[in-house]
Amino acid sequence: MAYSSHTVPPLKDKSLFKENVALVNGKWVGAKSGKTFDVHDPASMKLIGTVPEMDQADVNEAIDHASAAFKGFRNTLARDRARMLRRWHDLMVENKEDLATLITWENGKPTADALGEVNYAASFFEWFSEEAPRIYGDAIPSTVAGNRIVTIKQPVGVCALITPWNFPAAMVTRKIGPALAAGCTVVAKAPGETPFTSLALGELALRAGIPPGVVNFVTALDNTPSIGALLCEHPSIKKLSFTGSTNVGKLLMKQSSSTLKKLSFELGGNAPLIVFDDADLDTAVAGTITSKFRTSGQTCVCANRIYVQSGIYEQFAQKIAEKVNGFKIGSGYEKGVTHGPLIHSRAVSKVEHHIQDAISKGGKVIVGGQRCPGLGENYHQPTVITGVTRDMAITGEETFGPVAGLIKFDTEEEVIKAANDADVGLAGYFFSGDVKRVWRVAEALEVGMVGINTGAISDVVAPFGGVKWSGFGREGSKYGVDEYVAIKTMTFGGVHPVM
Ligand SMILES: NC(=O)c1ccc[n+]([C@@H]2O[C@H](COP(=O)([O-])OP(=O)(O)OC[C@H]3O[C@@H](n4cnc5c(N)ncnc54)[C@H](O)[C@@H]3O)[C@@H](O)[C@H]2O)c1
Ligand SMILES: O=CCCC(=O)O
Repeated sequence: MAYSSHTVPPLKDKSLFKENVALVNGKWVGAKSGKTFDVHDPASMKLIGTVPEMDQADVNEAIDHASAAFKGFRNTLARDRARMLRRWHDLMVENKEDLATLITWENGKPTADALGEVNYAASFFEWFSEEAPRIYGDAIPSTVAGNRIVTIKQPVGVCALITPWNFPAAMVTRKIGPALAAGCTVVAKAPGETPFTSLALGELALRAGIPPGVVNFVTALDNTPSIGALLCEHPSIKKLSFTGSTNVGKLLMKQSSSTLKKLSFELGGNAPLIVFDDADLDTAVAGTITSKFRTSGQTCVCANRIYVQSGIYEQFAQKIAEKVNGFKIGSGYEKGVTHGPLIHSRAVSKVEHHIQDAISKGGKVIVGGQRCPGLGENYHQPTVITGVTRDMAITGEETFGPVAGLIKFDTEEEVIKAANDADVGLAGYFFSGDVKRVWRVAEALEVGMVGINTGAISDVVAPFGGVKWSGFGREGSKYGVDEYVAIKTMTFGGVHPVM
């Protein structure tokens, strides 16, 4: 494996870097307390900058402004909201290099991945700008003589959005796009680890002409739990959309019960990936690498339990090891680097724990297995382990890091049972050349999304979401707007036909 050093390229447009401010009612403001928190570059651990440590008083004000803005915004023409989203999309594309620089700086992912994320993130504004004018109701034949029934879809109101650091741009645009398309206003809590990308998006929102109060970005690190509680319990917040861990999702659901608000949860995964003997081996290897090692294993849809049928197990392990050996680890800004640092030292510790636990139970590391002290404390080698079994932590928990544990299996029945033996069900993948098996397995897996002969399933047009403890609701796609509207039924009585 090769290693590299770290230099942050300058932004072309320096005004996209917003320090010590958050966006409330179209204005850049600090925390009333004057408190701030520091954000560090996970690659170098150097300070990137400081951001307001907002508290409940600050967020209450943002909610009030979003509520006031909703009164007007809900009545805007869908076509006008579409144009705003389109302009915001175009500005993201025009500024994609700077946005990618910010993403790499605060998240650590390589520039090519960061650029891919900007395009993916912008695609949600493009898609929902196209959906906005097509939020139709129904005309429903009544069972009662003289009655006529129609439905309309109305915006739910002010929405709270809480998103994680692993996709600093795409997780929040996937929520703001449909919210604005529907006519809602939002208070978005930026992730504490990666707030600068959100703030840059806020700057572009102003340039796109999004009216004051419609999109508010608030920031906090230590105050996150109390702000989360406020967003859940505030009666003016009519909807909470959260992406993050299952544990925090459960807490937010409990806290939201007092206001019975509409909820969408995109929570943790522990994706099974199955390689059958009848698969095309090179396709399966490429798909496994894509799914397992994207963003150094830090995506909710990353393969976590890799089941390989016994007839091809050794060959598959060898091919995966060869690919992983070809990775280049280092600063996301360096040309040729394929994998950057993890987000923080806690993430590295979890990876280490999973590797040590696997070794102690008989697993064999065939590539990697170590930290990279020469690079910095947040780096860990991409790792492949064979001889992985069901009793290991790497099988039972989401690693959220660059470790591929290979589990041997014999029969389809056995592997389906093992794959479904999880509380969560976000993504699943399998590789097979048998068309009957493809249908059987796709239908049997208890997940919200299945990749068949591919490790890449994310696409703005495809519904994204899980089942079981991976949450509920769907983002992106033609269903994404449903999460931000309420259906109103209007029944007209005494309408008699002309005789
Ligand atoms: N399903 C998806 O689409 C999806 C996408 C990305 C990440 N995830 C999941 O997120 C997890 C990794 O991210 P993480 O460890 O940062 O998750 P996390 O749940 O700790 O944090 C996610 C976000 O929630 C905020 N948060 C934390 N505690 C909170 C509280 N008490 N009240 C309000 N907000 C709070 C954090 O500031 C962060 O912005 C993984 O389990 C992963 O699978 C899921
Ligand atoms: O990490 C979760 C989201 C990843 C994606 O949208 O592909």
